Amino acid sequence: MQQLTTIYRDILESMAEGIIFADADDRLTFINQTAEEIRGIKAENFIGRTIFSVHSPNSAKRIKELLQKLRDGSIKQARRVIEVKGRYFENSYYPVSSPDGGYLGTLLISRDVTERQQLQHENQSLKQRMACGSFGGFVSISSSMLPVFQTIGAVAGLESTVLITGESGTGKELVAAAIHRNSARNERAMVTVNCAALPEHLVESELFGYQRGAFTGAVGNHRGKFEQADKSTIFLDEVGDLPANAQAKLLRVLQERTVSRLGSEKDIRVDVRIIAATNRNLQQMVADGLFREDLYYRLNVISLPVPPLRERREDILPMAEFFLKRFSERMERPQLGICEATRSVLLSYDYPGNVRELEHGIERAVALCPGSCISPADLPEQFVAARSSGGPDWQHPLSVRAGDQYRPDDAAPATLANAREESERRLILDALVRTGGRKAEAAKLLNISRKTLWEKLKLINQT
Ligand SMILES: Nc1ncnc2c1ncn2[C@@H]1O[C@H](COP(=O)(O)OP(=O)(O)OP(=O)(O)O)[C@@H](O)[C@H]1O
Repeated sequence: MQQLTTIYRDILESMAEGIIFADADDRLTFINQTAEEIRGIKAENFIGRTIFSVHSPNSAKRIKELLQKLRDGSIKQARRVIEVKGRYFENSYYPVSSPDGGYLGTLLISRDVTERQQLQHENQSLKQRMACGSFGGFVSISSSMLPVFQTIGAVAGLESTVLITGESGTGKELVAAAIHRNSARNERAMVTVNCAALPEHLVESELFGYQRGAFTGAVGNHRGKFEQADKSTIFLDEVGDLPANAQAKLLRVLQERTVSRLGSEKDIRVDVRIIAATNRNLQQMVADGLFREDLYYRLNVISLPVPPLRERREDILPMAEFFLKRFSERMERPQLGICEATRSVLLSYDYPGNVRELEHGIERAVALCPGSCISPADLPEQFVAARSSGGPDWQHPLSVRAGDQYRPDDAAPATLANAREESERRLILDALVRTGGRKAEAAKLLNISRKTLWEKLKLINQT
């Protein structure tokens, strides 16, 4: 028996968790090494004293009440997180009983949960920043954007080259601006170059500059974008559109951090952080021999993919509201609302042009809307057309396409029957949206049978 007790002691001693045991009189009978380290105490000085002596006077009263509840069985266990010298510990209290149910004491286990706690804080603050749209002008509540925000936070302070990928209009330039704004280079403005918009014969002179007389018309010296971005960030948008000779020159800048102007042999040192973006598949372009492989690897040090809007539909309505406010203000209109039917149209469109398309759509609607609430008729034609032609799609979490085709009277039902029907339809759609299209769950939510839901859906699909 004695041997067994010694083994248990050794086990408890060697545990990475802090273990403290207080007997039925609240006296400490065991404190392991980890608990000593966590609390900065020596066990020998505390054994025999009450458990309250290892707590601050402020928490002693609370612990006393807690132990009483564990003793009388009104709670089965208790858990709380405490901070000790910048680290977080989760303290769990468990009552220990004898086989006949008598109270033997309380076991206190302390686990180091600092990493978990930090991640939770980080996640919470990111979510808050995202939810209130204050992450550098970003609006997003979608969890698929979390990795984007996390990467922005993680790479902003570095000097590494970043390659932002994603379809056109997803917000790549906004991402680049957020990285720059959060970097040590933010005192100088980021220099943006749209590589696709530069005529081929001007790419090199624009990027690297020219010396007087370098070509006909070069009447003075010209600093290129790289020189202009010295001590700052250069954003190479649509980098996949760079012609081959400019790709070779860009590679040289990345390797040597120097540029030479057209018509000059002199190397000029530049201290530039490079962020590039593309909506092209650069890897495929490399495979097709259209983009230099060595340049691709130099650019793709940290890759940051931005998801298309259709893959983060939760963002559609918050963004629509954001743009609505922005354009109402700009056009000096009283704040407009979004009609219910318009919300459904907005949610069911696929946005091949991503956020930019939504933004322009709302801008147009604000300009054209005759009333106080944007109706589907104010939206670009393709938004509504896609909806009318689309078949039922209950499977998509936020698609409310099926049967909810736009009718001009959606916003203002003319009769009581219409109103009842409309509001029933909205409730059903809402339930399907909430349950990700799962009919059984939707029926439960609506407190109707699955059969009734089926029948109502059939009717909706016929309208
Ligand atoms: N999360 C967002 N919140 C608010 N506005 C956004 C968001 N994402 C994009 N936008 C807006 O959408 C428009 C398009 O964004 P941006 O120009 O950054 O896209 P892009 O991916 O760089 O497009 P392209 O590939 O065509 O250059 C901009 O007006 C931008 O302000």
